[in-house]
Amino acid sequence: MASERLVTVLGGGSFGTALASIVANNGYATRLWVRDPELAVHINQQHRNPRYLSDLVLPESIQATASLQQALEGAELVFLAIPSKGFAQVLDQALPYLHPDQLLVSTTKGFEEQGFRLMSQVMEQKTGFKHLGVLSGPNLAGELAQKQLTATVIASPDDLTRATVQQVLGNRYFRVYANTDMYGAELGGALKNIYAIAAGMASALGMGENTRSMLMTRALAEMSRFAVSLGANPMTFLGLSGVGDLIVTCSSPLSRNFRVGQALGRGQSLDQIVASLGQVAEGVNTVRLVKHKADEMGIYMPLVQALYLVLFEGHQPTEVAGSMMGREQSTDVEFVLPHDEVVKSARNITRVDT
Ligand SMILES: NC(=O)C1=CN([C@@H]2O[C@H](COP(=O)(O)OP(=O)(O)OC[C@H]3O[C@@H](n4cnc5c(N)ncnc54)[C@H](O)[C@@H]3O)[C@@H](O)[C@H]2O)C=CC1
Ligand SMILES: O=C(CO)COP(=O)(O)O
Repeated sequence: MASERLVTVLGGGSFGTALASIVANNGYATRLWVRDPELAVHINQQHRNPRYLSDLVLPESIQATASLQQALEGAELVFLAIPSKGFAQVLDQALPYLHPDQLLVSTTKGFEEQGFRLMSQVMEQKTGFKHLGVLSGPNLAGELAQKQLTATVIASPDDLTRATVQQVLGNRYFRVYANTDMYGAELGGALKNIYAIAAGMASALGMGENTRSMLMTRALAEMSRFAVSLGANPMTFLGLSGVGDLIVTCSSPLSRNFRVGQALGRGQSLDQIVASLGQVAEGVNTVRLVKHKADEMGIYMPLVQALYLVLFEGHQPTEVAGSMMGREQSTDVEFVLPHDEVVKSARNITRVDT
Protein backbone atom coordinates (compact mmCIF):
# COMPACT_ATOMS: atom_id res chain seq x y z
CA MET A 1 0.00 0.00 0.00
CA ALA A 2 1.10 3.53 -0.72
CA SER A 3 1.84 6.15 1.88
CA GLU A 4 0.18 9.52 2.39
CA ARG A 5 1.27 10.73 -1.04
CA LEU A 6 -1.60 12.89 -2.24
CA VAL A 7 -3.12 12.61 -5.71
CA THR A 8 -5.78 15.04 -6.90
CA VAL A 9 -8.29 14.60 -9.69
CA LEU A 10 -9.89 17.76 -11.08
CA GLY A 11 -13.29 16.95 -12.57
CA GLY A 12 -15.93 14.62 -11.17
CA GLY A 13 -17.45 13.42 -14.44
CA SER A 14 -17.33 9.80 -15.62
CA PHE A 15 -13.61 9.65 -16.16
CA GLY A 16 -12.54 11.71 -13.16
CA THR A 17 -14.71 9.56 -10.91
CA ALA A 18 -13.33 6.31 -12.34
CA LEU A 19 -9.77 7.56 -12.05
CA ALA A 20 -10.15 8.80 -8.45
CA SER A 21 -11.56 5.41 -7.55
CA ILE A 22 -8.50 3.60 -8.98
CA VAL A 23 -6.04 5.93 -7.26
CA ALA A 24 -7.78 5.55 -3.89
CA ASN A 25 -8.08 1.76 -4.28
CA ASN A 26 -4.33 1.72 -4.95
CA GLY A 27 -3.84 3.21 -1.49
CA TYR A 28 -3.05 6.85 -2.27
CA ALA A 29 -4.67 9.76 -0.44
CA THR A 30 -7.12 11.05 -3.07
CA ARG A 31 -8.94 14.33 -3.49
CA LEU A 32 -11.64 14.81 -6.09
CA TRP A 33 -12.52 18.36 -7.11
CA VAL A 34 -16.05 18.97 -8.36
CA ARG A 35 -17.66 22.32 -9.15
CA ASP A 36 -20.77 21.82 -7.08
CA PRO A 37 -20.33 21.92 -3.25
CA GLU A 38 -23.53 19.87 -2.76
CA LEU A 39 -22.15 17.14 -4.96
CA ALA A 40 -18.92 17.12 -2.92
CA VAL A 41 -20.92 16.68 0.30
CA HIS A 42 -22.98 13.88 -1.27
CA ILE A 43 -19.86 12.02 -2.43
CA ASN A 44 -18.22 12.34 1.00
CA GLN A 45 -21.34 11.11 2.81
CA GLN A 46 -22.74 8.49 0.42
CA HIS A 47 -19.52 7.40 -1.34
CA ARG A 48 -21.23 7.50 -4.71
CA ASN A 49 -21.37 10.08 -7.48
CA PRO A 50 -25.09 10.32 -8.26
CA ARG A 51 -24.49 12.06 -11.61
CA TYR A 52 -21.82 9.87 -13.20
CA LEU A 53 -21.17 6.13 -12.78
CA SER A 54 -23.84 6.17 -10.07
CA ASP A 55 -23.60 2.39 -9.49
CA LEU A 56 -19.94 2.62 -8.54
CA VAL A 57 -19.30 2.46 -4.80
CA LEU A 58 -16.38 4.81 -4.21
CA PRO A 59 -13.59 4.15 -1.71
CA GLU A 60 -14.36 5.97 1.52
CA SER A 61 -10.90 7.50 1.50
CA ILE A 62 -11.77 9.78 -1.45
CA GLN A 63 -12.20 13.33 -0.21
CA ALA A 64 -14.40 15.34 -2.55
CA THR A 65 -14.25 19.11 -2.38
CA ALA A 66 -15.46 22.11 -4.35
CA SER A 67 -12.47 24.17 -3.18
CA LEU A 68 -9.54 24.17 -5.59
CA GLN A 69 -7.22 25.32 -2.83
CA GLN A 70 -8.18 22.39 -0.62
CA ALA A 71 -7.96 19.98 -3.57
CA LEU A 72 -4.51 21.05 -4.68
CA GLU A 73 -2.63 21.85 -1.47
CA GLY A 74 0.12 19.27 -1.01
CA ALA A 75 -0.80 17.22 -4.11
CA GLU A 76 2.15 15.47 -5.72
CA LEU A 77 0.24 14.52 -8.87
CA VAL A 78 -2.79 16.25 -10.39
CA PHE A 79 -4.99 14.71 -13.08
CA LEU A 80 -7.14 17.11 -15.10
CA ALA A 81 -10.29 15.30 -16.27
CA ILE A 82 -12.17 18.36 -17.53
CA PRO A 83 -13.82 18.56 -20.97
CA SER A 84 -11.77 20.61 -23.45
CA LYS A 85 -14.26 23.50 -23.41
CA GLY A 86 -13.66 24.15 -19.68
CA PHE A 87 -10.05 23.00 -19.40
CA ALA A 88 -8.24 26.35 -19.79
CA GLN A 89 -10.72 28.07 -17.49
CA VAL A 90 -10.27 25.49 -14.71
CA LEU A 91 -6.49 25.65 -15.10
CA ASP A 92 -6.63 29.45 -14.75
CA GLN A 93 -8.63 29.08 -11.53
CA ALA A 94 -6.20 26.44 -10.26
CA LEU A 95 -3.00 28.38 -11.06
CA PRO A 96 -2.72 30.24 -7.72
CA TYR A 97 -2.68 26.87 -5.90
CA LEU A 98 -0.28 25.00 -8.19
CA HIS A 99 3.44 24.53 -7.62
CA PRO A 100 6.17 23.92 -10.27
CA ASP A 101 7.21 20.67 -8.54
CA GLN A 102 3.76 19.17 -9.06
CA LEU A 103 3.06 16.71 -11.87
CA LEU A 104 0.13 17.71 -14.11
CA VAL A 105 -1.50 15.09 -16.32
CA SER A 106 -4.38 15.74 -18.71
CA THR A 107 -6.92 13.03 -19.52
CA THR A 108 -8.85 15.30 -21.89
CA LYS A 109 -9.43 14.16 -25.47
CA GLY A 110 -10.14 17.33 -27.41
CA PHE A 111 -8.76 20.63 -28.67
CA GLU A 112 -8.88 24.14 -27.26
CA GLU A 113 -10.63 26.26 -29.88
CA GLN A 114 -8.35 29.27 -29.45
CA GLY A 115 -5.21 28.51 -31.41
CA PHE A 116 -6.20 24.86 -31.99
CA ARG A 117 -4.16 23.80 -28.97
CA LEU A 118 -3.89 20.40 -27.33
CA MET A 119 -4.34 20.34 -23.56
CA SER A 120 -0.63 19.67 -22.99
CA GLN A 121 0.10 22.85 -24.92
CA VAL A 122 -2.44 24.73 -22.80
CA MET A 123 -0.73 23.35 -19.67
CA GLU A 124 2.74 24.25 -21.00
CA GLN A 125 1.74 27.77 -21.92
CA LYS A 126 -0.21 28.52 -18.75
CA THR A 127 2.12 26.94 -16.16
CA GLY A 128 5.59 26.60 -17.68
CA PHE A 129 5.95 23.48 -15.45
CA LYS A 130 8.32 20.71 -16.52
CA HIS A 131 6.44 17.65 -15.21
CA LEU A 132 3.58 17.47 -17.71
CA GLY A 133 1.91 14.45 -19.27
CA VAL A 134 -1.11 13.03 -20.99
CA LEU A 135 -3.08 9.91 -20.11
CA SER A 136 -4.79 8.37 -23.13
CA GLY A 137 -5.91 4.97 -24.31
CA PRO A 138 -8.91 2.66 -24.77
CA ASN A 139 -10.42 3.49 -21.39
CA LEU A 140 -14.21 3.50 -21.32
CA ALA A 141 -14.98 4.84 -17.85
CA GLY A 142 -17.88 2.40 -17.36
CA GLU A 143 -15.63 -0.62 -17.95
CA LEU A 144 -12.88 0.76 -15.72
CA ALA A 145 -15.44 1.20 -12.97
CA GLN A 146 -16.23 -2.54 -13.33
CA LYS A 147 -12.52 -3.34 -13.03
CA GLN A 148 -12.41 -4.82 -16.53
CA LEU A 149 -8.82 -5.59 -17.58
CA THR A 150 -7.67 -2.36 -19.23
CA ALA A 151 -4.52 -0.72 -20.54
CA THR A 152 -3.64 2.92 -20.98
CA VAL A 153 -0.70 5.13 -21.94
CA ILE A 154 1.11 7.78 -19.96
CA ALA A 155 2.78 9.96 -22.55
CA SER A 156 5.34 12.50 -21.40
CA PRO A 157 8.87 13.54 -22.30
CA ASP A 158 9.49 13.68 -18.52
CA ASP A 159 10.80 10.48 -16.86
CA LEU A 160 9.42 11.37 -13.43
CA THR A 161 5.90 11.92 -14.75
CA ARG A 162 5.87 8.63 -16.66
CA ALA A 163 7.25 6.58 -13.76
CA THR A 164 5.00 8.20 -11.14
CA VAL A 165 1.80 7.69 -13.13
CA GLN A 166 2.73 4.05 -13.84
CA GLN A 167 3.21 3.55 -10.11
CA VAL A 168 0.10 5.41 -8.97
CA LEU A 169 -2.39 3.93 -11.45
CA GLY A 170 -1.02 0.48 -12.21
CA ASN A 171 -2.75 -2.49 -10.56
CA ARG A 172 -4.02 -5.98 -11.32
CA TYR A 173 -6.67 -4.72 -13.75
CA PHE A 174 -5.11 -1.48 -15.03
CA ARG A 175 -1.82 -1.61 -16.94
CA VAL A 176 -0.05 1.65 -17.76
CA TYR A 177 2.29 1.73 -20.76
CA ALA A 178 4.79 4.56 -21.29
CA ASN A 179 5.42 6.73 -24.34
CA THR A 180 7.48 9.89 -24.79
CA ASP A 181 5.39 11.25 -27.70
CA MET A 182 2.94 13.39 -25.75
CA TYR A 183 1.42 15.15 -28.80
CA GLY A 184 1.01 11.94 -30.80
CA ALA A 185 -0.80 10.20 -27.92
CA GLU A 186 -2.98 13.23 -27.32
CA LEU A 187 -3.81 13.65 -31.01
CA GLY A 188 -4.85 9.99 -31.22
CA GLY A 189 -7.24 10.38 -28.29
CA ALA A 190 -8.79 13.54 -29.66
CA LEU A 191 -9.07 12.50 -33.31
CA LYS A 192 -10.59 9.05 -32.78
CA ASN A 193 -13.76 10.67 -31.39
CA ILE A 194 -14.54 11.94 -34.89
CA TYR A 195 -14.52 8.45 -36.37
CA ALA A 196 -16.50 7.00 -33.46
CA ILE A 197 -19.37 9.25 -34.52
CA ALA A 198 -19.07 7.90 -38.08
CA ALA A 199 -18.96 4.30 -36.80
CA GLY A 200 -22.07 4.83 -34.66
CA MET A 201 -23.86 6.24 -37.66
CA ALA A 202 -22.86 3.30 -39.85
CA SER A 203 -24.09 0.90 -37.18
CA ALA A 204 -27.50 2.59 -36.91
CA LEU A 205 -27.83 2.48 -40.69
CA GLY A 206 -27.38 -1.30 -40.63
CA MET A 207 -23.97 -1.27 -42.32
CA GLY A 208 -21.96 -4.43 -41.71
CA GLU A 209 -18.56 -5.42 -40.40
CA ASN A 210 -16.83 -4.89 -43.77
CA THR A 211 -17.97 -1.29 -43.62
CA ARG A 212 -16.84 -0.80 -40.02
CA SER A 213 -13.46 -2.32 -40.79
CA MET A 214 -13.03 -0.06 -43.84
CA LEU A 215 -14.07 2.96 -41.81
CA MET A 216 -11.68 2.28 -38.93
CA THR A 217 -8.71 1.55 -41.17
CA ARG A 218 -9.25 4.59 -43.37
CA ALA A 219 -9.76 6.62 -40.18
CA LEU A 220 -6.31 5.51 -39.01
CA ALA A 221 -4.83 6.59 -42.35
CA GLU A 222 -6.55 9.97 -42.09
CA MET A 223 -5.59 10.53 -38.43
CA SER A 224 -1.94 9.69 -39.14
CA ARG A 225 -1.87 11.98 -42.19
CA PHE A 226 -3.21 14.85 -40.08
CA ALA A 227 -0.85 14.15 -37.18
CA VAL A 228 2.21 13.90 -39.42
CA SER A 229 1.29 17.27 -40.97
CA LEU A 230 1.27 18.68 -37.43
CA GLY A 231 4.69 17.17 -36.67
CA ALA A 232 3.68 14.09 -34.62
CA ASN A 233 5.27 10.65 -34.92
CA PRO A 234 2.95 8.33 -36.92
CA MET A 235 4.32 5.28 -35.07
CA THR A 236 2.45 6.38 -31.94
CA PHE A 237 -0.78 5.71 -33.82
CA LEU A 238 0.07 1.99 -33.80
CA GLY A 239 -0.16 1.98 -30.00
CA LEU A 240 -2.95 1.93 -27.45
CA SER A 241 -3.56 5.67 -27.64
CA GLY A 242 -4.00 5.45 -31.41
CA VAL A 243 -5.36 2.27 -32.91
CA GLY A 244 -6.33 0.92 -29.45
CA ASP A 245 -8.61 3.83 -28.63
CA LEU A 246 -9.94 3.94 -32.19
CA ILE A 247 -11.04 0.29 -31.92
CA VAL A 248 -12.86 0.65 -28.61
CA THR A 249 -14.56 3.93 -29.40
CA CYS A 250 -15.69 2.81 -32.85
CA SER A 251 -17.09 -0.45 -31.45
CA SER A 252 -18.92 0.28 -28.24
CA PRO A 253 -22.22 1.96 -27.42
CA LEU A 254 -20.57 2.79 -24.07
CA SER A 255 -18.77 5.52 -26.05
CA ARG A 256 -20.75 8.76 -26.01
CA ASN A 257 -19.35 9.70 -29.42
CA PHE A 258 -20.50 6.37 -30.87
CA ARG A 259 -23.95 7.00 -29.38
CA VAL A 260 -24.10 10.46 -30.95
CA GLY A 261 -23.43 8.80 -34.31
CA GLN A 262 -26.11 6.17 -33.70
CA ALA A 263 -28.69 8.85 -32.90
CA LEU A 264 -27.74 10.81 -36.04
CA GLY A 265 -28.11 7.61 -38.06
CA ARG A 266 -31.61 7.20 -36.63
CA GLY A 267 -32.46 10.67 -37.88
CA GLN A 268 -32.32 12.74 -34.67
CA SER A 269 -31.02 16.30 -34.91
CA LEU A 270 -27.63 17.17 -33.44
CA ASP A 271 -29.15 19.70 -31.03
CA GLN A 272 -31.59 17.08 -29.70
CA ILE A 273 -28.81 14.53 -29.28
CA VAL A 274 -26.40 16.83 -27.46
CA ALA A 275 -29.18 18.07 -25.17
CA SER A 276 -30.26 14.55 -24.18
CA LEU A 277 -26.74 13.11 -23.75
CA GLY A 278 -26.00 15.02 -20.50
CA GLN A 279 -22.30 14.19 -20.85
CA VAL A 280 -19.54 15.44 -23.08
CA ALA A 281 -19.04 13.98 -26.58
CA GLU A 282 -15.86 15.76 -27.58
CA GLY A 283 -16.05 14.52 -31.18
CA VAL A 284 -18.82 16.94 -32.19
CA ASN A 285 -16.66 20.00 -31.60
CA THR A 286 -13.54 18.19 -32.81
CA VAL A 287 -15.09 17.55 -36.25
CA ARG A 288 -15.66 21.29 -36.63
CA LEU A 289 -12.21 22.34 -35.40
CA VAL A 290 -10.30 19.69 -37.37
CA LYS A 291 -12.27 20.42 -40.57
CA HIS A 292 -11.26 24.08 -40.39
CA LYS A 293 -7.65 23.21 -39.56
CA ALA A 294 -7.45 20.69 -42.43
CA ASP A 295 -8.88 23.30 -44.85
CA GLU A 296 -6.39 25.87 -43.62
CA MET A 297 -3.42 23.50 -43.99
CA GLY A 298 -4.62 21.74 -47.15
CA ILE A 299 -4.72 18.29 -45.53
CA TYR A 300 -6.82 15.67 -47.33
CA MET A 301 -9.41 14.39 -44.81
CA PRO A 302 -12.44 13.00 -46.69
CA LEU A 303 -14.05 11.38 -43.62
CA VAL A 304 -13.87 14.60 -41.64
CA GLN A 305 -15.27 16.57 -44.59
CA ALA A 306 -18.14 14.09 -44.98
CA LEU A 307 -19.00 14.09 -41.29
CA TYR A 308 -18.95 17.88 -41.21
CA LEU A 309 -21.60 17.93 -43.96
CA VAL A 310 -23.83 15.60 -41.93
CA LEU A 311 -23.32 17.29 -38.56
CA PHE A 312 -23.37 20.94 -39.53
CA GLU A 313 -24.87 21.23 -43.02
CA GLY A 314 -27.86 18.94 -42.84
CA HIS A 315 -26.70 16.33 -45.40
CA GLN A 316 -28.07 12.78 -45.16
CA PRO A 317 -25.57 10.14 -43.93
CA THR A 318 -26.46 7.64 -46.70
CA GLU A 319 -26.05 10.22 -49.44
CA VAL A 320 -22.64 11.28 -48.06
CA ALA A 321 -21.48 7.64 -47.69
CA GLY A 322 -22.53 6.93 -51.28
CA SER A 323 -20.59 9.87 -52.67
CA MET A 324 -17.48 8.86 -50.69
CA MET A 325 -17.47 5.43 -52.37
CA GLY A 326 -17.46 7.18 -55.78
CA ARG A 327 -14.28 9.15 -55.16
CA GLU A 328 -11.17 8.46 -57.25
CA GLN A 329 -9.27 5.27 -56.32
CA SER A 330 -6.53 5.76 -53.74
CA THR A 331 -3.65 4.03 -51.98
CA ASP A 332 -3.90 1.57 -49.09
CA VAL A 333 -0.91 2.61 -46.96
CA GLU A 334 0.46 5.93 -48.13
CA PHE A 335 3.78 5.45 -46.33
CA VAL A 336 4.29 2.46 -48.69
CA LEU A 337 2.69 3.77 -51.91
CA PRO A 338 2.23 7.56 -52.00
CA HIS A 339 -1.20 8.83 -53.08
CA ASP A 340 0.30 10.90 -55.95
CA GLU A 341 1.72 7.77 -57.58
CA VAL A 342 -1.72 6.14 -57.69
CA VAL A 343 -3.18 9.24 -59.31
CA LYS A 344 -0.29 9.38 -61.81
CA SER A 345 -0.73 5.67 -62.76
CA ALA A 346 -4.48 6.16 -63.22
CA ARG A 347 -3.86 9.12 -65.56
CA ASN A 348 -1.35 7.10 -67.63
CA ILE A 349 -3.87 4.28 -68.07
CA THR A 350 -6.55 6.76 -69.14
CA ARG A 351 -4.16 8.17 -71.74
CA VAL A 352 -3.53 4.66 -73.18
CA ASP A 353 -7.28 3.87 -73.29
CA THR A 354 -8.26 7.02 -75.18
N1 LIG B 1 -15.62 8.89 -20.00
C1 LIG B 1 -14.65 8.22 -20.57
O1 LIG B 1 -14.77 7.02 -20.84
C2 LIG B 1 -13.36 8.90 -20.89
C3 LIG B 1 -13.29 10.28 -21.01
N2 LIG B 1 -12.09 10.87 -21.33
C4 LIG B 1 -11.98 12.30 -21.53
O2 LIG B 1 -11.99 12.95 -20.26
C5 LIG B 1 -12.57 14.24 -20.37
C6 LIG B 1 -13.67 14.36 -19.34
O3 LIG B 1 -14.67 13.43 -19.74
P1 LIG B 1 -15.76 12.80 -18.79
O4 LIG B 1 -15.34 12.79 -17.38
O5 LIG B 1 -16.13 11.52 -19.39
O6 LIG B 1 -16.92 13.88 -19.02
P2 LIG B 1 -18.36 13.93 -18.35
O7 LIG B 1 -19.25 14.59 -19.33
O8 LIG B 1 -18.72 12.61 -17.82
O9 LIG B 1 -18.12 14.92 -17.12
C7 LIG B 1 -17.58 16.17 -17.29
C8 LIG B 1 -17.25 16.75 -15.91
O10 LIG B 1 -16.57 17.98 -16.07
C9 LIG B 1 -17.28 19.00 -15.39
N3 LIG B 1 -17.14 20.24 -16.13
C10 LIG B 1 -17.59 20.52 -17.36
N4 LIG B 1 -17.25 21.79 -17.70
C11 LIG B 1 -16.58 22.28 -16.64
C12 LIG B 1 -16.00 23.54 -16.36
N5 LIG B 1 -16.03 24.53 -17.21
N6 LIG B 1 -15.41 23.71 -15.15
C13 LIG B 1 -15.39 22.70 -14.27
N7 LIG B 1 -15.92 21.49 -14.47
C14 LIG B 1 -16.49 21.30 -15.65
C15 LIG B 1 -18.72 18.52 -15.31
O11 LIG B 1 -19.40 19.13 -14.25
C16 LIG B 1 -18.51 17.03 -15.10
O12 LIG B 1 -18.24 16.77 -13.76
C17 LIG B 1 -13.09 14.36 -21.82
O13 LIG B 1 -12.17 15.10 -22.58
C18 LIG B 1 -13.14 12.93 -22.31
O14 LIG B 1 -12.93 12.81 -23.69
C19 LIG B 1 -10.97 10.14 -21.43
C20 LIG B 1 -11.00 8.77 -21.30
C21 LIG B 1 -12.20 8.06 -21.08
O1 LIG C 1 -12.26 8.06 -24.80
C1 LIG C 1 -13.01 7.19 -24.46
C2 LIG C 1 -12.61 5.78 -24.38
O2 LIG C 1 -11.26 5.61 -24.50
C3 LIG C 1 -14.42 7.53 -24.15
O3 LIG C 1 -15.07 7.79 -25.32
P1 LIG C 1 -16.39 8.69 -25.32
O4 LIG C 1 -15.97 10.06 -24.92
O5 LIG C 1 -16.88 8.59 -26.73
O6 LIG C 1 -17.33 8.07 -24.35
